[in-house]
Amino acid sequence: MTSIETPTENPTRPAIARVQGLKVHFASKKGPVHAVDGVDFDIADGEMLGLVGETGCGKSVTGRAFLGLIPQPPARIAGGRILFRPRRREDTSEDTPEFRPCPTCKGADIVCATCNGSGYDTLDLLAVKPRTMRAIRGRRIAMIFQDPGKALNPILTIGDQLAEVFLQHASADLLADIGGTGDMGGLAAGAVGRAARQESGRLDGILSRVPPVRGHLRRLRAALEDRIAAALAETQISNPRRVIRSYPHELSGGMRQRVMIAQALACDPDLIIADEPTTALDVTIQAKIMELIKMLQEKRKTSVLYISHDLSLVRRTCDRVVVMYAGRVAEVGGVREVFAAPRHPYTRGLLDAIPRSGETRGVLASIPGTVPELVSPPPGCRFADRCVHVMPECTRVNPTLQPLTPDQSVSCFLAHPPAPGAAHKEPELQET
Ligand SMILES: Nc1ncnc2c1ncn2[C@@H]1O[C@H](COP(=O)(O)OP(=O)(O)OP(=O)(O)O)[C@@H](O)[C@H]1O
Repeated sequence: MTSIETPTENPTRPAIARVQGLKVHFASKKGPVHAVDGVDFDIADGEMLGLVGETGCGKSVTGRAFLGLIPQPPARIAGGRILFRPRRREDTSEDTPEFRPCPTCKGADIVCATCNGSGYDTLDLLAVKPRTMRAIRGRRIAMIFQDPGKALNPILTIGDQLAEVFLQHASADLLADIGGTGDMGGLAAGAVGRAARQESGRLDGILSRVPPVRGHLRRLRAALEDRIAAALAETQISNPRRVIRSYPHELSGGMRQRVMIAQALACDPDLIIADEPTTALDVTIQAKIMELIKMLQEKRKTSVLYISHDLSLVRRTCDRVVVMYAGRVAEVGGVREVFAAPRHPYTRGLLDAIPRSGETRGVLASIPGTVPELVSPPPGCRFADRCVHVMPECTRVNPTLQPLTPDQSVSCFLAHPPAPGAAHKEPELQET
């Protein structure tokens, strides 16, 4: 992935994921809704990338596309790729054979320029088989949802829910914890992972399907509880052993979100998609949860795609930011650069809308006008009818994302005047 130069990449770090020309359309009575319409950006290895924009501009749909969580129908992936390269791991027993080795170094070279030493070939998350996606979800890419109340299963204890993740994706580590080798090691680990994926239920049910581990149930249960308690303790939950036996409704919103974070981090994923992870929480808790995510992200060097309305939190926590408008990328760049000198009028409008002195919150306020109808989006720049700098060509020609500096790219003719005589260059939209 490093060999492809794009205007959206982090100039200082290799990409772990690359969204290329992503288009997601939703069927509606009026016609296809072009919710995401040619989105490009990179997520660098170990960075926290903010994804911001007004409501309905396609942030969540973009984030969910990474994990195949878009309902098809009504949605249709109308184009594009999401390239992802898993990181190198010592223990690959739970990976699928479809994680192919790097074509250049065959997985052997930790300084290989093709794979950046990851040892793996690149996968297109939009094209992988369901089995591969199951191996990726939770283990390689995890998601933290907006509302932990909805994302956690109300009839399972917190311990059972976290157990499922460890059993599905880290059974080899668990068996190693109790000294498992031979059949108790690799073979059983695979069987436990498979049983956990099929049963998606309680520990006893899962383990009773795996003969080699039946006799070790008590030790395995203890090892599992130790791992779960450690994962909860890492999110600064007090009294993790008590929380293990609790049901979601017995916990506060902030504690439930900490549980979700523990669940997301359980298998040390390469990438976390955090979709408005603090929106459902009290303002006082929001900053603490973001500080926790940031602290854990830095400690583990995990990449995070942080989807948010809250520009203040993005400024405080992210390395770079992608600004989306009406299904497209308006601007991408280092947080410092974009916040100090926004180059797209939409980004400027968002930043101007942040409350100033004396107010600490930065939730998006209003820009005059509304986001255009995405059933039949206007040709040219989608922000044109709200833009105070609009020029005739803006309503005819779609400005593509172009680099301004190594740290900042923008899709606006103010920054990149169109070539003289540029024709109507709306990129082809495939009908749904
Ligand atoms: N299940 C669905 N069925 C039909 N249309 C949908 C569906 N989910 C999303 N959309 C469409 O996709 C557009 C983008 O939605 P998305 O949730 O990605 O926006 P967003 O930027 O994340 O907004 P918010 O910040 O409010 O979460 C919406 O305006 C909506 O038209």
